[in-house]
Amino acid sequence: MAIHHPSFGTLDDNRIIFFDTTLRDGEQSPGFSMNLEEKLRMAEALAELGVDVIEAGFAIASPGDFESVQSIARKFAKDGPVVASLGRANPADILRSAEALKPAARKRIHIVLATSELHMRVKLRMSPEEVLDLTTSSVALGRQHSDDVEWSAEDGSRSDPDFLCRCVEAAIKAGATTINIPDTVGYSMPEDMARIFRDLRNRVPGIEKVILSAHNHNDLGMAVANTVAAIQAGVRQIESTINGIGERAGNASLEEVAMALRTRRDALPYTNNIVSQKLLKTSKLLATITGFDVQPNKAIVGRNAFAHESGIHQDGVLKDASTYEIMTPESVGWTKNSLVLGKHSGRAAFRDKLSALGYTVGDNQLNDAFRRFKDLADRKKVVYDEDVVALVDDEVVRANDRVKLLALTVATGLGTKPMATLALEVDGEHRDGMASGDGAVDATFNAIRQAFPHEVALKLYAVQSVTGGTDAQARVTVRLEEDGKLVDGQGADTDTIVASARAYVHALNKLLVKRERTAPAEIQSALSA
Ligand SMILES: CC(=O)SCCNC(=O)CCNC(=O)[C@H](O)C(C)(C)COP(=O)(O)OP(=O)(O)OC[C@H]1O[C@@H](n2cnc3c(N)ncnc32)[C@H](O)[C@@H]1OP(=O)(O)O
Ligand SMILES: CC(C)C(=O)C(=O)O
Ligand SMILES: [Mg+2]
Repeated sequence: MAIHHPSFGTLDDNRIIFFDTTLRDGEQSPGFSMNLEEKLRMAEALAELGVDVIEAGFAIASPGDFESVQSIARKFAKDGPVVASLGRANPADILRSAEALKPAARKRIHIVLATSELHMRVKLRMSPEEVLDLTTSSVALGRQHSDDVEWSAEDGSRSDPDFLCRCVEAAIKAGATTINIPDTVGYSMPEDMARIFRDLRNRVPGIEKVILSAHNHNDLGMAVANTVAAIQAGVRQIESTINGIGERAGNASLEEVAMALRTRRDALPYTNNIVSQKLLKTSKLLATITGFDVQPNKAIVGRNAFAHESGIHQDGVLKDASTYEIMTPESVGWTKNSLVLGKHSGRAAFRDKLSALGYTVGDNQLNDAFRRFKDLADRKKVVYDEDVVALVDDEVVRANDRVKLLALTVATGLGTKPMATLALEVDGEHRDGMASGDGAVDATFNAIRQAFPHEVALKLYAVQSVTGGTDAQARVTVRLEEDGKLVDGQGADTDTIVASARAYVHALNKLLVKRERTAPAEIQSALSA
């Protein structure tokens, strides 16, 4: 049955509204605060992604929060998603939300009030009757400032079902247009979700006039499962965040819910406005803004979400990707699946990588290179494209190393500025470099740049001990970036600074090889002349 909503007009019964709370609940995660400019960039990305509602903040929380909500409301003054601001069930919070939201074309006042016995008694210090009255008066006040009002029963999933029904009924009578039942502490299981929403739908008069909403936290890792269960039980708005950020263990991850709906249309025959191809981009934007990457194995947007390392899987994917991929990487914004070469890789993947890198090798050559690759993979966690290039071109690359480290001396100590002096051979020519730095490694890298000027970004510097004990070799990895191309260099030595210099020079040589390889033909011939 279709439903009429003040912000969306007539909605089909199978339409799912995506309410994004990355900028409000997401920002409540420690360390995830965003400034105004960052919030505006995120809001723009969320609109492009196709979310229906952006919860822009908690207007009364601070002048900065007010300004963010107001600026996002201004951004969507003509069209765009509904802009929401959260507040407690008191006049000051509601009026502050209303004020901040004024410029938005479509605005939602979101009011939260706890309904569980524990929260009412301990936190609010209110009786159930007081909470019921406050529900009515706060929603009625909200409706004076917007015809789109969402009422949330904080800790709703742990509330007494009869009392929850009474509160929801009061909120609907007072004019709420969306009723949200949060699993505030991530305690529920999917069956609980289904029971809560079925119960409300069966028992509360007027429930058919409002949109039911689920807001699930991930304390037991069930936020997405609970959200899907809620949808199956009649919920038509889901509240989620990009990368699943949010209070404590976070909220249901938007990308996971969206792809569950898309991939399992057979079981979940619902529609929504999410442009799934923009999921990765939005996720990466958030990671860049907050400085927190998702873990590699994160569904949908993790680095490994479409990566296959083991030979049998790689062989299967090469024959037909659907053997090991339930959705295409392109459908969420990855450009291609990436076969990550490692010690479990087989010949099929290795040959495929070689051909992707532009090498055609005969069987004998393949076997030789494959043997060397396995040796390398035993020593390295991941074998990057550059490693494969170096491996196959081994002799050529070594003979053609354009930069060689000849000598290095570093003076450092307590109260002295570290100073590195080194000698390089660059294309057969002797060059000296001398520089200071914030530490011995920094001074060494500065000296390399002085002897051989170049502009690259240092993306990673990592030191590992090859074995235990004080005589252990240090194995240093240096990752450099130039024009979006990454290379890793490795160096090992019992002296960490020497290992660092070797790793940097190694990476530099790979970069030079890469530059030549990607240069147009006429430049390549000039370079090799
Ligand atoms: C589940 C959720 O995510 S809810 C949203 C959580 N987000 C935030 O709290 C972020 C923004 N919060 C803030 O900036 C501040 O907490 C403010 C500005 C809202 C309030 O600050 P303060 O006035 O200093 O109050 P404080 O945070 O110490 O305590 C909260 C007060 O609100 C009351 N309260 C809590 N929830 C509600 C509610 N839903 N409706 C009405 N009052 C509430 C508490 O009982 C407490 O009142 P008391 O001081 O009389 O005991
Ligand atoms: C404000 C509400 C919706 C909330 O974030 C929660 O209960 O988790
Ligand atoms: Mg929450």
